[in-house]
Amino acid sequence: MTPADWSAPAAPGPLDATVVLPGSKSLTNRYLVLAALASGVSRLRRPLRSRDTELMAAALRSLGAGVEDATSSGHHADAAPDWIITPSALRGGRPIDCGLAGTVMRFLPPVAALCREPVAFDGDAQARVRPMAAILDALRGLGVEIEDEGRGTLPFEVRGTGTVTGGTVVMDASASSQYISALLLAGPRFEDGVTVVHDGKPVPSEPHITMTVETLRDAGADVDDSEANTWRVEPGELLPLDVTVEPDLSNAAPFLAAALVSGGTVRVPGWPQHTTQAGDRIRDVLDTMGADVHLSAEALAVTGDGTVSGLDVDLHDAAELTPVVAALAACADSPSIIRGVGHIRGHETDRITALATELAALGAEVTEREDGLRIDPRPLHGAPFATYADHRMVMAGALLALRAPGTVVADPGTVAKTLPTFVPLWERMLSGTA
Ligand SMILES: O=C(O)C1=C[C@@H](OP(=O)(O)O)[C@@H](O)[C@H](O)C1
Ligand SMILES: C=C(OP(=O)(O)O)C(=O)O
Repeated sequence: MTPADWSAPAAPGPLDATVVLPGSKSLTNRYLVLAALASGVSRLRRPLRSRDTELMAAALRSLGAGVEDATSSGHHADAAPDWIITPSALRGGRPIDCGLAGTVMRFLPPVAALCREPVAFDGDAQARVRPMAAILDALRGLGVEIEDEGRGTLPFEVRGTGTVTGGTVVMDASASSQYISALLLAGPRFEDGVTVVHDGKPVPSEPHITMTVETLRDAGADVDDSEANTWRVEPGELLPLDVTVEPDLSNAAPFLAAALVSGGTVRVPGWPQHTTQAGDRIRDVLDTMGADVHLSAEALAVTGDGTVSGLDVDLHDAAELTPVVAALAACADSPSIIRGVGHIRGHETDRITALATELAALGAEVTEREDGLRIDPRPLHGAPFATYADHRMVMAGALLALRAPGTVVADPGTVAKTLPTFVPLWERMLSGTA
């Protein structure tokens, strides 16, 4: 155990906790991009402050936008400051650090293409193996010069000329919905707008594309998504935004799941009644796994009795929930199959192999499938739990530790990618002080 490791707590008995979650990563980073491309000053209320969103803000600043802190609109003591975004002429010439953020490495190359100076992109070691070729080729198809020395991954340089003609591009987005979102977000600023046609196996994480379309419409863009696998964004002005960011529902998942494993009730206030967040799917998953799930105007409340039922589930549309659902499945009293998530081998790490390895280390019987996992629960025991620089592996490890006392989660700080306060929120929930 190194000082950075975390002896995650075992279940203390039935929970009774209310956990206030910070804003959605996916919404925050979309709003930031749209605000930087808009025609006036925007305000983001209760944005997520985490590594991925701070990297997005820093990147937009280096492209010329102002992104500044303002008084918080949140009621909670540790609510994040608001962000004020002041667009200005896009300029390049300064490098962009993507960290391990898919949203930064995919959403910003089309924006960099609008700059007159070249923009160099790089990121963490694990970011350099995340798939990028389809988005780079799509931009090339729209006339943008990109130098990647044939890698099809980070690092690369976008050599913009100040304008992008745009038009129609056919791409295979089966490796990530973010390729499509990326082209659509910058599309209003292309001279002819953009039409994106997907040709390939089904696009994963589709709610994220719907989220892109809805946030574009919030900013006044004209988007046609009426035909399957085709999206059209007309050229035009993007209006400034004044928006409150919903809590991050995927980050809420491990806390709600804890109610099922430990028994008791966990509430997440401010759960939206209607949302485009893929994480909303956790309600249905928890219900199938035996929870009592109740959505009111105030909060989502999940109640469990300490038993978990296995399930057979296709998470193609909500792939980022896989680590938490797999951890829950290892705590169940019957087998589970998770299907439709082959592309998460290209997420922060190869999540299918990482989960198979680490769940097995705690005692579960796990079979890796090409598109997911089969999990046969066995009595769990504590062991070191490696996290592979993956925030959601930290969350999965914490959940498993409830049933496997003595589990030591490596590198819990990596959770700062989307939820820097995860460990104190988790410990407060378990100690009965949340
Ligand atoms: O656009 C977004 O904000 C995201 C899209 C999804 O990516 P994939 O389509 O690569 O799964 C999701 O898993 C990721 O966490 C966030
Ligand atoms: C896949 C994820 O992130 P990214 O935005 O880096 O793709 C995730 O958060 O689970």
